[in-house]
Amino acid sequence: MSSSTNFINIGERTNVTGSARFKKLIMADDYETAVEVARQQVENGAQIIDVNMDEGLLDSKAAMETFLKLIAAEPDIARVPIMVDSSKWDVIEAGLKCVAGKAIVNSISLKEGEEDFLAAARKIRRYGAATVVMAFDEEGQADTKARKVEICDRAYRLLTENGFPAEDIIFDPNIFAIATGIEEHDNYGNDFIEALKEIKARCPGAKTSGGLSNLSFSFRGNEPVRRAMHSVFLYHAIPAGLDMAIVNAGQLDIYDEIDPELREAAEDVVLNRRADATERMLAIADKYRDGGAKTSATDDAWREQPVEKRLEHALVKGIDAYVVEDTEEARQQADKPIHVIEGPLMAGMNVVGDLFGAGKMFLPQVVKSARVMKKAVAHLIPYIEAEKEEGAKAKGRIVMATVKGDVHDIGKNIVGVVLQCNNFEVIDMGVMVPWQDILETARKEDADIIGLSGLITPSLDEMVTVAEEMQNAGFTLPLLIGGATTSRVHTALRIEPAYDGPTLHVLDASRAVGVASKLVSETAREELVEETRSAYADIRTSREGKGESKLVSLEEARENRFVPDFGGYEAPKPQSPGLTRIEDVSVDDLIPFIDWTPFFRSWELHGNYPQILEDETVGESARSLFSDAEAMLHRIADENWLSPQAVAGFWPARPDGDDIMISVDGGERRLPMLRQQVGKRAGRANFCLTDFLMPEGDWIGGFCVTSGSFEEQTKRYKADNDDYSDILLKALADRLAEAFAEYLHHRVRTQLWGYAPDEQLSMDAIIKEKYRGIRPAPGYPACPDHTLKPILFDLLQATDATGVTLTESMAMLPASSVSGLYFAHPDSQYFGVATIGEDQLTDYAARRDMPLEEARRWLRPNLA
Ligand SMILES: C[S@@+](CC[C@H](N)C(=O)[O-])C[C@H]1O[C@@H](n2cnc3c(N)ncnc32)[C@H](O)[C@@H]1O
Repeated sequence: MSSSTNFINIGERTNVTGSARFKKLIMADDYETAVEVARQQVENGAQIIDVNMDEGLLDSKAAMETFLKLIAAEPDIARVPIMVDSSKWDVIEAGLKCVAGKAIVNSISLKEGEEDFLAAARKIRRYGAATVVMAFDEEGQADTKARKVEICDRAYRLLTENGFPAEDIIFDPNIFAIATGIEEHDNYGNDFIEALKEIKARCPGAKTSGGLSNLSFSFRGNEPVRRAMHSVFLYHAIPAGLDMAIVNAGQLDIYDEIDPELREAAEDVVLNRRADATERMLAIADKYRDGGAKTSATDDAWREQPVEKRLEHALVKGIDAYVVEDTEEARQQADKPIHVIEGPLMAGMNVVGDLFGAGKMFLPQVVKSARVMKKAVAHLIPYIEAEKEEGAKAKGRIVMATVKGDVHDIGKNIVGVVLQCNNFEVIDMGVMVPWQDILETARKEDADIIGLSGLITPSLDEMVTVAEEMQNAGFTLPLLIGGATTSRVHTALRIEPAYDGPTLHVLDASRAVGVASKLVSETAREELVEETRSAYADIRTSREGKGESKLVSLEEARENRFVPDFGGYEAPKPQSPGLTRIEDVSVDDLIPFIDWTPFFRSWELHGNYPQILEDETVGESARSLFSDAEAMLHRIADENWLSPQAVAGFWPARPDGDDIMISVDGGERRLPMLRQQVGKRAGRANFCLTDFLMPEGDWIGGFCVTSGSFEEQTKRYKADNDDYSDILLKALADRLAEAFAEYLHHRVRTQLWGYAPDEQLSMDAIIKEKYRGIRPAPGYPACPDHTLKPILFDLLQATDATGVTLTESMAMLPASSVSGLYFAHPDSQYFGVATIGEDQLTDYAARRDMPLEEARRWLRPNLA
């Protein structure tokens, strides 16, 4: 569209109200990835990007500033104009201050009358910005052609008479949803298109725009229909005078290439050409869902193609049913077995790599493709060995390991598979690998790259140790860092300074290939290494002197403790004090308590469940993954693959300073807690978990749950070259452990402790933790010290009850286990201790009876 006309695409993905993924990134402070969203939009053809941070739980002003400053520093993003989108003037103004080139404000309107409208316009003028003007006045939003024209005309006169340049005005005459089943909506498309013509005639110089996705809102989840409606709409609106629209550029079809039946139906609804247009569209819509008719007609047709094409198809679609027979056929046709790998298999994987790189294929599909590749290669290996041929030459050899003390490997395994798909040889050393073994293997195998992974905070320190030891041993090869708690900042501040070789943080599996490929490329390596070095040096410089200054003393923090509402509060006595072992829970009991959103996240599919299943971009991939997950869950349940175990305990407890004193077996155990020390604004307390306990005497609970271990299945999948099922099973075991924690907490509230016997919450509300009370987990932000786990385990006799043990870094084994404390007071809440001062560190070490340096080591992530 944009090449043949002057039509401008406005990217819509950097909008927290419109993109669940972007919102999640911003809420999680992951600005690094958020910037990548902006970059992708520009790469996909957006010529303006709309940025919106209007979210109740967000400091929108700060978020706008942070994000715009970051993209201003990225030349390939900053070359396109920014549309600063907010309903709040202070957010818009904060945004305008951060944009260097010409900005566009989205939006102003006559909603609050002429005075407010002109005041806003004057301010915008001062920044030299253009503005979107919504067709909205004191009476409401314009829906008919007449109202749209009338409001835009009035706004135009007001603005131009007050010196606002006509070319800086962009009218948005409101694109509303059509084909909703409500008759009044049927003509909205026409009203918009007709209004455009009139507005352009009456308001010379002004531009027009609209938000396109609204139009097809009633067909959410049916991507082909939505795309057709959008394309048809633009096909008619652009000649009528539409200059730009907020669209997903990747989400438009070429008008002439739309299936004629669908195009006609879309045209009927957009232009309101017949009374039954909506019904007719509904009647055919399902046929187009998921590529509909097209795919089913060709379901088996691919089996008729030549063997190379069949192998490619199987790889791209991740179908492993025929791969051994097809590989065998290709082998018989080839001069040498190795040629099958170097020829059709590599070609197929290249297609997969390209689609993945272009964002048209997602991780679960790639991992399935890899399974097909592995099975094909496994079939060929005996023949290759028999002919004593050299194996195919890999791009590079990577030694990967989850560091000592850590047991988490879903992320590492995914990265390994993706790298293998891209022709890297991966030597996966598994979990809990000591640095000595990593270095020895790297040397023995003549590795090109070492990749370290870890999930819990103590692993950060272990990674520093590996880096130091690589330095001592004279290594120079690149070191890649990844895993949930790792970050670019930590890598820059702690790991890179310990090692002279290239040290790079890799955010996720989709980045791993690009980074690894550059590192083994003679031409691209230097640039990446230098760029990273200088970026990390900048991070260090910008961090200098930050931290301690914003802290208050421990004493002041304690004076500003949180005081729950204890007026009339009576600490509820548990129905079952002491320990309760839970052995009667089956996988079927846990399934309703599963929170699926993190499951999709572990596969790098971002978005909330269940909406993600209908997501325009990743929906198809998410649905397929979900159906595989459900099938496996049923096998887990029916064939008893896992045996969930849990224990809960409740004890009398009282605060003693910041320590929790727990009465058990006639004595008291001390459980010291950390307190927030960051300076707070008036009215906000410096929280410590101990604050939630009533000084006159209270109760506390503890728990440990595990979904059990599944060595057998893992071995079987490995033997079968099935990483996909292996990763799926691990991800499900994690889900079941979290679901068990949720299930048990529910049973605690209603029965075992019983402080909320009549709780009536929907499953959704339970999963969102909308109930009374919390279950903070050691190692998490409110109690970041992992070394509280042995005390908790001791109180619960957790290892006896559940079989869960702790590693030297305090990771729980099996990995799919959860433990924590229970607090019952209605005011108890999650918070983050964040940075603590040296005074608290010293005080805490003494309370824990732990050498200062040991406490420092464990609490390093919380030290300035
Ligand atoms: C990590 S999520 C797990 C539940 C989620 N529904 C899932 O299935 O993944 C939430 C849990 O993490 C722990 N948690 C979250 N924030 C915390 C904080 N600030 N301090 C301590 N624990 C926290 C609590 O145990 C909480 O129930």
